[in-house]
Amino acid sequence: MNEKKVIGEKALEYVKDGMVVGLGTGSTAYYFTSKLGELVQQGLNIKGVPTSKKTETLANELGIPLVSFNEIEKIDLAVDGADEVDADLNLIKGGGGALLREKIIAASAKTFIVIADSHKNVDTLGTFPLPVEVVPFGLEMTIKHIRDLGGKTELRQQQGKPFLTDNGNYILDTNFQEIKEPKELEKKLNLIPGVVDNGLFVGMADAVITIIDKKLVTVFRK
Ligand SMILES: O=C[C@H](O)[C@H](O)[C@H](O)COP(=O)(O)O
Repeated sequence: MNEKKVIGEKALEYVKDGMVVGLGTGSTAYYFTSKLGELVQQGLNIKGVPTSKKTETLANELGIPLVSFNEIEKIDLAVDGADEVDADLNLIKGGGGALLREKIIAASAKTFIVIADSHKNVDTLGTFPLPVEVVPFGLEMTIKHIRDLGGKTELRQQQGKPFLTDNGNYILDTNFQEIKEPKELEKKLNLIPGVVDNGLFVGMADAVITIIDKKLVTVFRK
C-alpha cells in the first residue's frame, strides 16, 4: 500500500466547497494537493494558501487558485504532513524546511489535519532531529544557546552550502534525544534571540490521519 497516497487522499473528505485551505509541504501533502487539484478541475470551488514555494509551484501547475493573507479573514482547514507524531498529537515538523510558514498557517486554521504515515508514530518525540529555523546573523551564538538547552545542532546543508529556507534563514537540525516536555522546549527555543521558530507543534493538530496495525484511522485530539 502507498500509505502516503492513501492518507493524503483521505484528508480530502474534510474539504468543502467555498473553503480557504492551507496546503502543506512534503511527500504526503503532495498527494493531498494533487487530488485537490483534480477536484478543482472538476468544479470544486476552494482557494489555497501554500506553506512553501514548492507547494505554491505545485498548486499553480494544478490550477488551484491561491490567495494571500491580505485577501482572507481566516483559513478554514489546513492539511499538512509531519515527521513525528506522539500519542497527544504533538508533532515534529520541518524535515523539508517549511516549518515556519507551516506553523503560521496551522495557527490560523480553524481545523488542522495532519497526514502522517505509520513510520511517523512515536511514543516520545525526539528521535527525528528537531528542525530549528535561525537567522544567519550571529549563528555561532545562537548555536551556543541551543546547546545550553541540551541540543546537539547540525547546520542543514544542501549541495555543499547551508540550506536556505523560503524565508532566507538557516535550519539547525537539533538532537535533544527524548523530548519529554515539548511545550516547554518549544517556548525555551523560541526565546533565544536568533531563533525564528522550531518544528515543535504542540496542541495544534485537531486530528491525525495515519495507519495503525495496517488500518487507515483518524485519531482526534482529546
Ligand atoms: O518541512 C516539511 C514539512 O514539515 C513536512 O510536512 C514534513 O517534513 C513531512 O514530510 P513528508 O510527508 O514528506 O514525510
